[in-house]
Formats: sequence, structure tokens, C-alpha cells
Amino acid sequence: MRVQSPAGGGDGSFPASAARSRARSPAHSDPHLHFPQMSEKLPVTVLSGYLGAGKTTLLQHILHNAEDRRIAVIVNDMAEVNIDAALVDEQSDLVQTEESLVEMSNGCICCTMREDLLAEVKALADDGRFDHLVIESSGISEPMPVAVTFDLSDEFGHTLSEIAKIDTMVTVVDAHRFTEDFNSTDLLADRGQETGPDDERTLVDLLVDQVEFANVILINKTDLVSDEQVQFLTHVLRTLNPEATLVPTQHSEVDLGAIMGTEAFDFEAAQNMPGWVKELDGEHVPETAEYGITSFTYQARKPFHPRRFWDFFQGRWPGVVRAKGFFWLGTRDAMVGELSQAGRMRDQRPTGYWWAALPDEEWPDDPQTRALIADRWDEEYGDRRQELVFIGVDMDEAELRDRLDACRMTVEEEQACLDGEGAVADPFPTWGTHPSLA
Ligand SMILES: Nc1nc2c(ncn2[C@@H]2O[C@H](COP(=O)(O)OP(=O)(O)OP(=O)(O)O)[C@@H](O)[C@H]2O)c(=O)[nH]1
Repeated sequence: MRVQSPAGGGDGSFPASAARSRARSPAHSDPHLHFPQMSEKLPVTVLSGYLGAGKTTLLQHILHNAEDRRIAVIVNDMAEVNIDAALVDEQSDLVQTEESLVEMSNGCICCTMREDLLAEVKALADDGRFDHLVIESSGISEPMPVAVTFDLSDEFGHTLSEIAKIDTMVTVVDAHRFTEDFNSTDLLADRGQETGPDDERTLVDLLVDQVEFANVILINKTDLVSDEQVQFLTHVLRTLNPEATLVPTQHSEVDLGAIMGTEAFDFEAAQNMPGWVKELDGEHVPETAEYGITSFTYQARKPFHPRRFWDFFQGRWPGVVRAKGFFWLGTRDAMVGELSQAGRMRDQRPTGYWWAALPDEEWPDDPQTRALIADRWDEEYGDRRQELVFIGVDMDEAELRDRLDACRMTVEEEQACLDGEGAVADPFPTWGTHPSLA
């Protein structure tokens, strides 16, 4: 086999364009913005959470308990907020934005704040009257695009992060509805909650994004569920996002110190917060046997047989709450497959190329990444591998492992793949090919 010094452009723990490069910025610049150097950056708390979870209730709680803090607020839909006008006096400022759909470079359609969020945050930061800004994103927004907005460069190379900084990402979860919503197979469009005709997001993907990207998760509406249910939900959320601070609340009543001035948010770290990323990185999330919550990573250095893995992909996975990771099909030697499951929704897609497959000129030469990839290099297969994380409740790890082992190709099947196209039937949908590898 061709020996190539491993290289890469991302964090190196996974091949070309792998999962953690999700947060690439949508192109945007506003030539009218000018960014002076600010001595103190305006701290920003971003509120996320599905429709009806309690974000507006939280906003009202914040404004009622602001004390001597001067708080500016940006909301999406003023009509729904119905904030008591008396709360929004000269101490506070309320700005309204609308949303638009932005196609992220990973192909995911995400809701994002309108481009003028940049201008509005800048105006509030320049104003200098405020100690803190709270942005309430709409119930159908992922929090990541808001964070991305802070890193967008204008044509002079300036970013919002020079004058304002995200302090805390807060997600409000409805304790009464979360489990049922998490197990729903609905698209937002099925509920009439889509942002436009191209919005094909599922409800569970939205919930997972909101939970996995948060520093603080309010488990709200605990008055509507039993203590046992709160405990259970706490453990499930802890497994999905091991680093977030979880706060059970009623009517979103939380100590403001827990959501403002925490300095908990860091964009890089936020991408590595999800439990599945930690598992992939070898940081096993402690198990909570009391509630039957466990997780494991399936790893193998053999390609999967596409028919058998397709059957597995479509089959039953009792107890699995969240699965995510990368797979290698013997019939698609160049491309990395990504599997993502949450609740009852599953998805598979190409997510990049194995470094082993890339032409020499496409290998970035960052030495740190080369070293990381070298650690994972195998004489025969390069960096090709199976690496799938499963998080579940009362999940039968041994049974899942056996079924995945059975998906691995035999030596004869691998040979049949090498011998020619069509020798092994592949029922996975077409992925397309990068021109340089065609
Ligand atoms: N029982 C109960 N009701 C709550 C609680 N928190 C909020 N609510 C109610 O839940 C409903 C939705 O709350 P909102 O604060 O408007 O929720 P939201 O997340 O802003 O909703 P959208 O603006 O639709 O995204 C309101 O009727 C609140 O009064 C709680 O802890 N317990």
C-alpha cells in the first residue's frame, strides 16, 4: 500500500471534513459595519429551547430580577413575547429580529438570526449603556448559528467577537413534553413549524442540537412531572451533554448568576460537549446504572457489508437513545459514512473522505494533525474504520455488538469488492463522489 504521511486540516481525530467541522460560517459581510477596539466586551446570554418550553417566561424572570444590571434584549417575535412594557424602560432595550434560512456548508439547513443581528448587537455594544445582552432565539432555531454569527468576518476581517462575547448558552427543556417529543418522528413541517418550504428538519434533531450545544440546561415545568421523571430526564440529558449545568426549574425561575456572567461558553469546547463526541474521544461518560443509562463505542478495522449494515441500520435498536459516529462500507472505500440517530429518527450520509483515499495534493500539511492521524494509521487500511457511539437506556450492548460484528465483511467479500463493481450489492442511497476521486 502507498505509504503517505498522515495529514489533516481539522482537529485530526477524524478524517477529512468530519463531524466537528459542522460550524462553518455562512458567508456574510456588511460593509457598513465598523468595529472599533472595545476595552470590555458586551457579555451575551443566548436562550434556546423548543416552542413553549419557557424561554419567554425566563426572559420575563430575568427582567423582573435584573436589580441593578442593565440588560438589553433581542427577541425574534415581539408579538409572542408580550413583555410587560414597564419592564423595558430605559434600563433595558428590546430589539426585534426576524429569521431566515441559511444553508450551512455541511448541507444542513439551519435557522439563523437575520443578518442584521450583527448590526444590532454592535449597536448595543457601542451604546455602552448595557451590562449584558440576552438573545432569545426562536423555538425552532438551533443555537449554533447564533454562535457562528459572532465569528463572521466583515470585509475588513472584523468580527462581532471583538466587541461582544457569548457568555452562556442556555437551553430550556420542557420536562413534561421532552421525552415524548424526543421519541417523535415528526418533521417540524408536520407540525406547521417549518421556516420555509425547504425546511426538512426533524423535531428530534432540533431538540438534540439545542441540548448538545448548551452550557446550562433548565429542566423546566417540573411542577408537571414526578420527582422520578425529573431524575430520569436529568440522567438522560447528562448523558447527551455531560458538561452542561442542569437546573430543575418551575416557571424558569433560576438564579441569574447561573445564566449570566458564567463565562462558560467557548465555541471550540461547545462542539466537543456532546456525550457522543466524548465517547469517540475515549472519555467514557460514567454510567448511571440506577436508571439503566449506558454508553459504548463500537470500533472495528473491517469494512461493513452494505446489505447487512443496511439491514442493521433499518432494524430495531432497543433502548438506544442516541447513536452517532462514522462507518466504512466495503463498496465505498473512499468516503466516510456518518450515522446519526436520536429517538426514533435515523440518518446516514457521507461526511468526507478517508485520508487514505485522498490524492497527495489534497493533504493539508498541519503537523499537529499529521501526528494525530499517524496515531490512528493502519498499515493495511489507512485510517478507515468503524467508530460508532451508542447511548441508551436498558440497551443490550452485547446484542448490538454481535449484530455489528455480523455486518463486517469476510475476506472473500472484501476480495469480491476489489474484483469489480457490482460484485457486492449495495442498497445504500447514492452518495456522490468528489471529482478528484472519480
Ligand atoms: N406549569 C408550568 N407552566 C409553565 C412553566 N414555565 C412556563 N410555563 C407556561 O408554558 C407556556 C409557554 O411558556 P413560554 O415562556 O411562552 O415558552 P416559550 O419557550 O417562550 O415559547 P415560544 O415563544 O412559543 O417558543 C406559558 O403558558 C407559560 O406560562 C412551568 O414551569 N410550569
